[in-house]
Amino acid sequence: MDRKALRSALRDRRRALSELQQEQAAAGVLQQLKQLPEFSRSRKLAVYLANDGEISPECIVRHAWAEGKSCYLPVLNNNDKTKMHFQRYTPETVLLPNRFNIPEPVLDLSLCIPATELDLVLMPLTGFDESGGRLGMGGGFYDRTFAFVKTADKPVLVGLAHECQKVESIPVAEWDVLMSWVVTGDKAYKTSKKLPDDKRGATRRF
Ligand SMILES: Nc1nc2c(c(=O)[nH]1)N(C=O)[C@@H](CNc1ccc(C(=O)N[C@@H](CCC(=O)O)C(=O)O)cc1)CN2
Ligand SMILES: Nc1ncnc2c1ncn2[C@@H]1O[C@H](COP(=O)(O)OP(=O)(O)OP(=O)(O)O)[C@@H](O)[C@H]1O
Repeated sequence: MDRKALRSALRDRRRALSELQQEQAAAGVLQQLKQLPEFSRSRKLAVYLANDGEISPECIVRHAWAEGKSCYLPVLNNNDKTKMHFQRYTPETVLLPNRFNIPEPVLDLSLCIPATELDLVLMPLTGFDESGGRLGMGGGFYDRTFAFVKTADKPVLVGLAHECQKVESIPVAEWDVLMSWVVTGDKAYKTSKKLPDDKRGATRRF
């Protein structure tokens, strides 16, 4: 299956979850995340506001605030439409829908930090595999914004997902940034962050 067909099938799966399944998964993901030293150590955390059946980081945000961590939300960059800003998120933050109808903070550059200063990034996804392969919404925003992570030791990239979003293998594109962890309501997957040899070089067409 190509990326587009896979994305569409996985989005349908995500949207089919009941409210109760969503709540249980969101609570489980916080329990799993609390076990990760990378999360406990993090002071500056990128989060997102759930959309289209994505697992919600809301309880993680409340926990992080209570622990004195700083949370940041993605804001689409209107000058460089391929990248995102990360702006401080507090209970007072004023949110407005962006062009995809996802609420985001009204841009205030004085509240934004460079992506290189984040300790940990919670990434939404439509699909994942145990090697750290990620399929997003198709905008390439996370891939472009965090392309530098391939040669940096920070931030740690952690995908949040429903168990039903796991697939055997995501067709990896050359620009894909691999995640170090994928956390679901049931389990934290430490990914191998390495492409199997048979996938190398076979990626350009996606
Ligand atoms: N919660 C959340 N926030 C996020 C992302 C995300 O995936 N999830 N993004 C991660 O990149 C960025 C937004 N990227 C997105 C890319 C495409 C669509 C989307 O719904 N596309 C529609 C077409 C909409 C249109 O063209 O107007 C679609 O595919 O049906 C949504 C968000 C920033 N914020
Ligand atoms: N680092 C990059 N440099 C150049 N182009 C890129 C880069 N990353 C992604 N792209 C472009 O973005 C498009 C969408 O990429 P892809 O399908 O991997 O998005 P995604 O990972 O599903 O979305 P997102 O990261 O927003 O959640 C690709 O067609 C590709 O052309």
